[in-house]
Amino acid sequence: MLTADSLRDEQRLPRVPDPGVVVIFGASGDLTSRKLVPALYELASQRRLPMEIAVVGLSRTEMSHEEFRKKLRETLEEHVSGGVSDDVWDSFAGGIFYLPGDSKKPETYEELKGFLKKLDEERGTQGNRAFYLSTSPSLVPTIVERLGEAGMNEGENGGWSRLVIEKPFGRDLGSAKELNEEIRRHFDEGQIYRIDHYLGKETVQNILALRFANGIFEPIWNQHYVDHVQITVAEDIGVGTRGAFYEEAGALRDIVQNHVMQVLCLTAMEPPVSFDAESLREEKVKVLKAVRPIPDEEADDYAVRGQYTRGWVFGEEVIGYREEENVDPDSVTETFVGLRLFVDNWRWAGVPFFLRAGKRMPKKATEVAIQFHSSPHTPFAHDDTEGLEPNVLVVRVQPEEGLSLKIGAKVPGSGFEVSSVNMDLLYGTAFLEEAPDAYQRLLLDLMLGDPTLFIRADEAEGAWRILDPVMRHWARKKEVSPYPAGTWGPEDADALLERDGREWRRP
Ligand SMILES: NC(=O)C1=CN([C@@H]2O[C@H](COP(=O)(O)OP(=O)(O)OC[C@H]3O[C@@H](n4cnc5c(N)ncnc54)[C@H](OP(=O)(O)O)[C@@H]3O)[C@@H](O)[C@H]2O)C=CC1
Ligand SMILES: O=C1O[C@H](COP(=O)(O)O)[C@@H](O)[C@H](O)[C@H]1O
Repeated sequence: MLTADSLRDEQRLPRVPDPGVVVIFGASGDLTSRKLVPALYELASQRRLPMEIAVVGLSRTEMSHEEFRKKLRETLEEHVSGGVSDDVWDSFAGGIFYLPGDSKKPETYEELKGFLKKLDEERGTQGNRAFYLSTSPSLVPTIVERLGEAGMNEGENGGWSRLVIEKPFGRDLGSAKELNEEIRRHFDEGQIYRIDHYLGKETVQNILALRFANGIFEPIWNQHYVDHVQITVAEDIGVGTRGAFYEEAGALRDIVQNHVMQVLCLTAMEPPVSFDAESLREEKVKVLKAVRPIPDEEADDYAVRGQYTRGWVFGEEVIGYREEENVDPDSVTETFVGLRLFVDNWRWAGVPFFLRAGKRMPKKATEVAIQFHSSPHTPFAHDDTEGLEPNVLVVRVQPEEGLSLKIGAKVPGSGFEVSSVNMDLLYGTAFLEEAPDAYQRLLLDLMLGDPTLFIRADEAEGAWRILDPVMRHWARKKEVSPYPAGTWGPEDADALLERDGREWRRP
């Protein structure tokens, strides 16, 4: 008989998914070798995958199964944390296959279908298929349509069929809606997994744990106690070899529409009734709906667009964005975005949310900082409180993952000088287990059929709805504010906060 305790024990057991095949469209590409295959390898090495699992890569480049395995093996070492074990690799690689083919052509799907049936017989993959679309966004509608036409929108012999769509999901609200409609012609919403790897990060999930596993934060998580919120996604790297992609995307589409908006949702949402996919996603959508619309003509009061110029990062001189490979020398594409948003609901009325994301900043730092109101009265002498700042709770998403609370404390000595100090918690030392990479978590959830940490159609559309007026305004204005690489963004970004009497934190 199952008792409450045995049920709990059962839930604590590692979750192992059904047998099945992961088909990767875009198998010769960067994401496959840098993220997807290393994550699957790590899962295999932790025995999180069943024996009857197969990975089928598909792209146009001619390669045999063996050449594909060799290519993946050559770069694997760089992308897994604890080194590669030959035994684990040999066993994992035995389930990796490659099919050369053009994903625009119907015959590719006939061949794929036949190959997957053969795998069901030979490797026991039981008709379950996950199609991971790691290709350029422009190919997504065609691949989805071809999968539907070939009947692969259903698993074989009662198995399941799931579809993973990478970001960016559309280019604006209109195209995201169209894309959702096109996909839904062939797949039900329950089969669609729109991926945002930030949701797979342990520390992003920890925003939820912090808020809803502790009784002390929720009562002060509102306009009565919070002065403002700052969300920062800063990277020290430039666009590197991704100039062509970045020229099309820019920081708003590449990072803000997805990662930054998701972090905003988790920070601002109401407590969900449970952690099932629909309850969680429902609350996130409510936040997006509550964000005050930005009028096109007032967009400069809410949004700043910056682009890095030549400068210095970690003591090294680096080129400006316009000098990068495959970038127009007159480009006005943004590599920095600053936003000032308001979540117009009972909890957050009047609290500004300042969001920024940028490349070539002085360091890599992703964090959420909740700044509280100053204490209403300090009964100390004015001179004794010069080092006192408001309380700030910082969730450090990366690096040095953890929490930090800035509090006022007495400076040791015979007087009563008070100053601000930080109380720090480092997850790395608090828990001995290493956090899994985001893609590991998300690929496992995909195979388990758990969409909680994936984006629902209305979330993707809700995020675009907020940003569309800004994009329209920028498209008309055709200007971008420069900032030297290695600084925290253009001067207008400071002005965005100064007009509200606030200033950016230095992470
Ligand atoms: N790279 C990254 O860090 C991240 C990427 N993403 C997203 O992931 C997706 C993939 O990115 P990434 O790997 O960098 O892209 P790449 O340009 O490196 O890879 C694209 C892949 O698509 C294949 N391809 C192109 N046209 C066809 C076709 N007609 N038929 C079959 N295959 C085709 C290419 O192979 P071939 O030429 O051999 O056909 C290649 O394997 C994109 O949507 C991107 O936005 C998201 C987050 C991070
Ligand atoms: O999706 C993307 O994210 C990375 C940053 O991811 P992180 O996990 O290193 O924070 C960014 O560099 C890239 O431009 C973007 O496409």
